[in-house]
Amino acid sequence: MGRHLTAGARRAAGRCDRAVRYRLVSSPAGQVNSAGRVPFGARLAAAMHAAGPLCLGIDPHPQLLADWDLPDTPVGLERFSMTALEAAAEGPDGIAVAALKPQVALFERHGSAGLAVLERLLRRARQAGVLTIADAKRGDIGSTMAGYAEAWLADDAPLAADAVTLSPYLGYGSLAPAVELAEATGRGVFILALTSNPEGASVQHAGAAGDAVARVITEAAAGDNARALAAQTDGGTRPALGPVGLVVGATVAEQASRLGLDLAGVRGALLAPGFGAQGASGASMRAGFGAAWPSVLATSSRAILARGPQMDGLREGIRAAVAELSVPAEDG
Ligand SMILES: O=C(O)c1cc(=O)[nH]c(=O)n1[C@@H]1O[C@H](COP(=O)(O)O)[C@@H](O)[C@H]1O
Repeated sequence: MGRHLTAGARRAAGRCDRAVRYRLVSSPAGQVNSAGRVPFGARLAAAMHAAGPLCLGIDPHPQLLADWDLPDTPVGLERFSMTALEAAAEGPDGIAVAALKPQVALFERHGSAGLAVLERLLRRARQAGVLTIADAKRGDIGSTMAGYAEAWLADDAPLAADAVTLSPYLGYGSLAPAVELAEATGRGVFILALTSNPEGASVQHAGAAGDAVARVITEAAAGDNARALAAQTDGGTRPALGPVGLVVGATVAEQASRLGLDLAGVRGALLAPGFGAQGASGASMRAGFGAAWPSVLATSSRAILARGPQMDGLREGIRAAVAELSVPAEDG
């Protein structure tokens, strides 16, 4: 951990003018957390600055494997995953996405051999300088939550990623072991707040008037980020994003203000699934997220992966998605 962007990403950062577009002008250089680590928020902000606010989801669905003419086996899974990584990490302009998000269940369904592929994918992404978000959606009582935290966020864990997705159904406070380990190791978490699926509303909108579950989660994340950011030294640049991000579906972002969610006030990244295959567009996301748009990391899986297996098709899918998300700030 604590690594800096690769030469490719630095070149991309020098070339593009996205600093103006996203107002997330932030270099990891000089920023450290209370444990002396470069914090995840600073690393993600730098990656979004360099490549644009796109996360490529690696979702090896059986149908996609078949469409790529690959077997639904660990061998097919490995080929699929490494091809997606190559498209994201080694574009003509260097690293082409801000992060990769492998969907853990689609590796787990292949058992231990699938998890071994995931380990290799996470390790190779780290070597290539690409941030990873393990989409595991974990959540448990505190004592065993520590086990999940160590599985995904400890330095020496075989499945260590830069961040992991978490489910707060057992209560926001039950996730504390993961929040604390993420902060200590310069990693991050993304906690489900408003999910992109229609069924999410029955839980996330529930609560006393003006006190929806999603609002409770959002305010708790804002509190953790305020504390973490206050403990960071910023090396002369303003710390941008704390270690606690939220998952806010691209398809439901406009519901946030109706529920009283202050997404911009979270001071954490907003992972927004639903861009592409679930129907959200760059324009609908900009409108839905409003003032919180500079913190949004849009994630897309099937819409881009369907362009494979040819490298040109995948890279063109990534390029088009980044272009759709990249408009001047005055239009955003
Ligand atoms: O946490 C997630 O990543 C997630 C949360 C959510 O609210 N909605 C959602 O679709 N996701 C994930 O985001 C990805 C969306 O994939 P596509 O619809 O193919 O782009 C899948 O891996 C989902 O599991």
